[in-house]
Amino acid sequence: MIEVQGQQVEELLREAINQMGLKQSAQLVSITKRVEAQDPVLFFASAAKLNKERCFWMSTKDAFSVVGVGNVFEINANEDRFQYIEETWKKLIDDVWVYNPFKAPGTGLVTLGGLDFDPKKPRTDLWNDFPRLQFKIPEYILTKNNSDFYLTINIKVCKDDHPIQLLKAIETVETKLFQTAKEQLDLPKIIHKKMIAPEQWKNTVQRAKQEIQQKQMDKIVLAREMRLTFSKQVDVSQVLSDLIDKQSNSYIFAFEQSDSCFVGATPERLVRVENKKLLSTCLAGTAPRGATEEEDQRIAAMLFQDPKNREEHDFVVQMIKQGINKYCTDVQIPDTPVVYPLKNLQHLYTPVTGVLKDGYTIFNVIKELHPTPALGGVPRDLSMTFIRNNEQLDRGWYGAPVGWLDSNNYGEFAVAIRSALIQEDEASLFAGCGIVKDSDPEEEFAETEIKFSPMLTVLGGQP
Ligand SMILES: C=C(O[C@@H]1C=C(C(=O)O)C=C[C@H]1O)C(=O)O
Ligand SMILES: [Mg+2]
Repeated sequence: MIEVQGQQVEELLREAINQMGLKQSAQLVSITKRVEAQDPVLFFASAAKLNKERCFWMSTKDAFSVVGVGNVFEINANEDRFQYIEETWKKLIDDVWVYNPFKAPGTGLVTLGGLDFDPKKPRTDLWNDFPRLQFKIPEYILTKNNSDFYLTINIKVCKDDHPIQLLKAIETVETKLFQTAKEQLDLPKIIHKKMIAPEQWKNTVQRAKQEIQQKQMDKIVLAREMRLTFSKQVDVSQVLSDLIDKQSNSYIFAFEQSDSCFVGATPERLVRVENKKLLSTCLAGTAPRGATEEEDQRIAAMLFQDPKNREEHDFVVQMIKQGINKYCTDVQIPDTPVVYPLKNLQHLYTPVTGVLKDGYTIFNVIKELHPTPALGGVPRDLSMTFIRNNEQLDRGWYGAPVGWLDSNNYGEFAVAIRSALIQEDEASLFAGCGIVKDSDPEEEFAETEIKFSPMLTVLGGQP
């Protein structure tokens, strides 16, 4: 096992500074070392004391987490967002001084972030704290990969910096981050719960359905908002801990910006890249879980055979198939979906695999796929225009890709659904569903009700 001790970090810093020569501007240095096992949520919670913004990513299925603390570099963009981030990221990789002998996924130079669902939709005040696209390179990153734990330190150094002093400052922060005492916090109490314009939403569903029946479009995804007020400030660490306990088969994420935090537990992978290997997921079509195993299986069988849900799902499969084929060889997509059970509901699910063609990156695939008909519609442009003009909601980062990537060609992005924007003692929860020709506004409304429950439960709204 390669160990990196304090003394070695000092040596590495010295080496990096020496290599700067006469360079006047600061040099970004990234050092990764193995560390003792540490609970990612505890690491996230400890970081609150440092007054640094945090981000959190966990794939519960893979026993994989990345927790970021602080911000040593950030990429913000409005126009040409995918091209800009790709170019900036490439340049950064070339400029940074990296020591990472492990090259494990999510170690070394890693960036985490997200973006607006629709860059053309006018913003309201709700998402004021969030840029339309933001990717951060945290100062400290804890990576958990099964039973291996790594800490990456990203630091800007100047030619006059002293390695011993830099190391001291790093060690002070590390001591705070690796605390062990876990505080059990109470769930917040909801003192006010408001559905935003439910009747108006059902009317919009009706209008969407008419457009679809008049053959203007095939599918339009419509979302709505629930607004909560709590008796006290919500503790995001506790929310994450409860989501991990309750939502298996999900990506648990949190992105903190000033006094806001966008948190969720989404089952929907958009794309994952491991070197050249690519995975994507088609997830659409929904039913509740049954109270007994028998009822559950009956509902699953109905979902599997239901033409309306199969149609909703198939639009996603067709579009992802077409998109992935442009950038991958060896694309494999099963002909029929499977039923994918989650705690509160079940979905139709089709996995997609392929091999990235030379010259393409995860950014090409994200740009191609977002928004899939699981969150936008078919055809894309018309459905996006309909959503932009009719939905009474500022989606912000809801429904858009959130995730991470590293300089070793690993990365994963999920679609930010089953999520909430928490702002101190308030929160907005988001839920949407795919409208097709056979949709019924009341049934779709009921479907969104269940989709609120993963977040509502951990915010004290349901048993
Ligand atoms: C839009 C959401 O979920 C999407 C819509 C689904 C549907 O309508 O059946 C299922 C999964 C997701 O693709 C959401 O949860 O907010
Ligand atoms: Mg649906």
